[in-house]
Amino acid sequence: MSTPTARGSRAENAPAIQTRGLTKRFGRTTAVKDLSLEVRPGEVFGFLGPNGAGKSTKIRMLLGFIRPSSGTARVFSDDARDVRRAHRHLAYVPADVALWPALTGAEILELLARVGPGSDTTYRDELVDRFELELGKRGKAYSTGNRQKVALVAAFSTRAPLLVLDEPTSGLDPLMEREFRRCVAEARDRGQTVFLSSHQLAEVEAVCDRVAILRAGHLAEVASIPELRRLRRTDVEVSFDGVAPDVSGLPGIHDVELLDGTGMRFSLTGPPGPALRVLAASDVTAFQMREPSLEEIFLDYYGDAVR
Ligand SMILES: Nc1ncnc2c1ncn2[C@@H]1O[C@H](COP(=O)(O)OP(=O)(O)OP(=O)(O)O)[C@@H](O)[C@H]1O
Repeated sequence: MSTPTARGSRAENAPAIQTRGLTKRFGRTTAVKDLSLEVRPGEVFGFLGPNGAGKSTKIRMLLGFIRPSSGTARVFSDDARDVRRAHRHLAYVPADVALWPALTGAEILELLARVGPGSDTTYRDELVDRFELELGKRGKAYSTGNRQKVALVAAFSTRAPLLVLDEPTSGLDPLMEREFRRCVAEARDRGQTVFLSSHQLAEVEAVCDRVAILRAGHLAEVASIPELRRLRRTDVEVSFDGVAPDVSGLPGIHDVELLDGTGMRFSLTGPPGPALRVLAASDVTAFQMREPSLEEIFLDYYGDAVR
């Protein structure tokens, strides 16, 4: 089977995903509110939010499972409601993978390869080995993690330009999660776009180019991970001889804490210049800056409720 790369294959170079004013109401609940978002072709895009933020509802609209109350969702410029056209561009791994109970893993992979936009069977065989998938078992006999592996192998071996992955590693052990990250990197190298909804923040941090953070149905932020870090605080720890540098009151400096007379700690938002000038004028013996992890950034947005 031929294996065209996804890069450049969409003539018009349209956004892989584009939503404009996308809204979904369920009775009195507005699950997604006025969501406008663009995912560029070839990027790995993380979609984050606490339980009930509206992630699944957005994905269900994108896949044409439910219709928006208002607004539009497009997949490579095809309206998501036109399922026949939109699904030519995508492969999907749901959070809760259901397989045909009487078919074996091998039969399921064959079936899935035939419904998508073409599958690289050599790569698929390699992934079966890498994910240590037993293909002789029937669908009903697979564990949750193994069902997820079947769906992931099928999705990663398609040549669909867009992979929509909803919580794809919740059932995988750490070794398999590492394989998953490799697969995402390989998909990006082939020019495929990956839309990854996940609660595994370390995973999103490791693989995504940009992330959207969803709060109560609307977008709280869309940024690259370095941009998110810059928006947030950086923790600084300094050791010094003599008089403590006086950084309190400088713009962007918070939570100054003196430690045992020769050290201090503070957090910094925005440009570090003013603090560095004060430190440069003191006898600093050690200096350490620590950027927040995506988990800390996420907790800053939502508080401990998401732990
Ligand atoms: N079919 C439905 N009928 C009524 N309310 C719904 C329906 N589907 C979702 N909701 C509500 O819409 C909101 C968003 O739900 P959604 O499942 O999209 O969140 P989520 O971000 O995917 O959460 P999780 O991380 O828990 O999967 C919630 O308040 C949910 O109760």
